[in-house]
Amino acid sequence: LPSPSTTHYNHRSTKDAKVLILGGGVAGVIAARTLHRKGIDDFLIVEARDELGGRMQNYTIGVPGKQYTVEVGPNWIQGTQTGNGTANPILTLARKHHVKNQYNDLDGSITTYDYNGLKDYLDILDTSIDQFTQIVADAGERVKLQQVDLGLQSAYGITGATPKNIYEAACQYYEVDWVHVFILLIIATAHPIDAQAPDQNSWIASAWNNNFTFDVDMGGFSDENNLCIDQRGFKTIIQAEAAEFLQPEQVSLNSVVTTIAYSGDGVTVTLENSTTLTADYVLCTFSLGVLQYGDIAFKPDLPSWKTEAIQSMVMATYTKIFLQFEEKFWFDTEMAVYADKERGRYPIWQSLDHVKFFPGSGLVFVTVTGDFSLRIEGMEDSDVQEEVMEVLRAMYPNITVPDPVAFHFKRWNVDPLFRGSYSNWPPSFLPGHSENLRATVDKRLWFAGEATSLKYFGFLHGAYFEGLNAGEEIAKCVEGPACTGREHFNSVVDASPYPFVSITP
Ligand SMILES: Cc1cc2nc3c(=O)[nH]c(=O)nc-3n(C[C@H](O)[C@H](O)[C@H](O)COP(=O)(O)OP(=O)(O)OC[C@H]3O[C@@H](n4cnc5c(N)ncnc54)[C@H](O)[C@@H]3O)c2cc1C
Repeated sequence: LPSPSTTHYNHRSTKDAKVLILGGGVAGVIAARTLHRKGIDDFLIVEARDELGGRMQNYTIGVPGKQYTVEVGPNWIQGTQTGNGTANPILTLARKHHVKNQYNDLDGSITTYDYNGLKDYLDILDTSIDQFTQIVADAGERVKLQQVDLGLQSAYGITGATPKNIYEAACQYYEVDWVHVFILLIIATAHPIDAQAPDQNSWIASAWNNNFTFDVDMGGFSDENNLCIDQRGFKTIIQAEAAEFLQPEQVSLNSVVTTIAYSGDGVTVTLENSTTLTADYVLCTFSLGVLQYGDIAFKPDLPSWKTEAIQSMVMATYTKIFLQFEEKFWFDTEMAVYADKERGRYPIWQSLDHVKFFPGSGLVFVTVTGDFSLRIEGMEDSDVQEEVMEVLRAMYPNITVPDPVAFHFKRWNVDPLFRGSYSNWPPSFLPGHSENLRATVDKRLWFAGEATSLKYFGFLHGAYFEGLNAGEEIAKCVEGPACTGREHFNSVVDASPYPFVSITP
């Protein structure tokens, strides 16, 4: 990989580069590769971290002699390939760079627990899966009839599927908050990204986001999810790809962007160390959370249609908490669901000490999402560990559960380079907002990343396709007259006034 540099720029024109690509995650690297393939090499990737990959981050956990690389960010290739059909491009990269991944059985290998120990409610889980399938189908009907979008919570209510007890609630969580979050069950579980409570998820967008990835009949890849277990880290797919085309002078690592100034003539980007970089075009691939938080100053301020689009989508948080024990004492299935009296309290468990993953590792992890993630991000590690252990001991009342020998979780929401894990489409976010999120400003300022993807928001492959498309469109601009930029709506309109209210302009 190119070595970190803040000084090597390409001085082939009066500007520092033709294109500045801000952010070296999947979208940024794939945009750069696209420009390169179009014969445009006068670009510079500007990245705050000391490596490429963005949210693809791993951590080495474990006692000496028993250490493992685990993924604190994305872990699954979601939707793989069916026969010779279209492959998920993330799977294609993994194959190309020999990045090890393994089918993860998310619906057929589950043990269920409550706060008194083992408790079989797999039948409820099956029903919950069927309910979700129905909810996805109903979403399609609503679209045909041009009915308004609603929250998933309403969808459950309308279809008579509102959870009535902690088991139904835990199963709904598995379906909606977690499974959809990145690990969908093989059936049409919806949204991969639902770390928020179901009322914050768009019914319709959840359905199409699911189908375009998992339903082959709808153009999806497959209904399977593969877990990356490569000890070089999942990020290898993007770093190895970058190493094939990226020259040292085309990347500037350890470079934190603070200001993006744009006009009809070009762009100027200022870094934390006051370095300024000029270019004809800039592609911003920072996460939705970074844009929402206001970490970057835009000069002039972004137009109101862009700000509304940015602020109308949700940046969700998803947290994986890893534990290592001297030896495995837990379930032999791949997954476990824990039903607590409190919804979302350490509910989804995955065993890595499994013959398919890292046998003998003593590793297990538990996932929390949404508000629960934010809550634990504000706590000391030791306090979180204590709570997790309380749950594990409730799951195993008849054995003496020892303390873990290693413990780790990453705080995504407080990280100023991410400010959350991935975007989530709420019912009030409309397709017009999505268009506006990816629209150009003054034909100079471009946006890409998982959040700008209409079909695959939240996913690695969403970031991939958005980087690809932005690279192609920007290439047209660099090459000349075919440059159109991306259109926007001045306002996104979907409201009808109540008939009995007179609105005086
Ligand atoms: C915990 C977690 C689990 C996930 N699980 C999955 C999964 O299993 N499967 C899946 O498909 N997807 C998953 N995702 C989503 C996936 O990680 C994202 O969709 C994808 O990585 C986004 O890529 P991107 O290029 O759009 O953005 P990013 O990866 O965020 O890239 C943006 C880059 O901009 C840089 N940056 C930010 N601010 C600045 C600044 N001021 N100056 C300079 N650089 C800056 C960042 O460092 C980053 O490198 C998960 C995400 C998380 C966090």
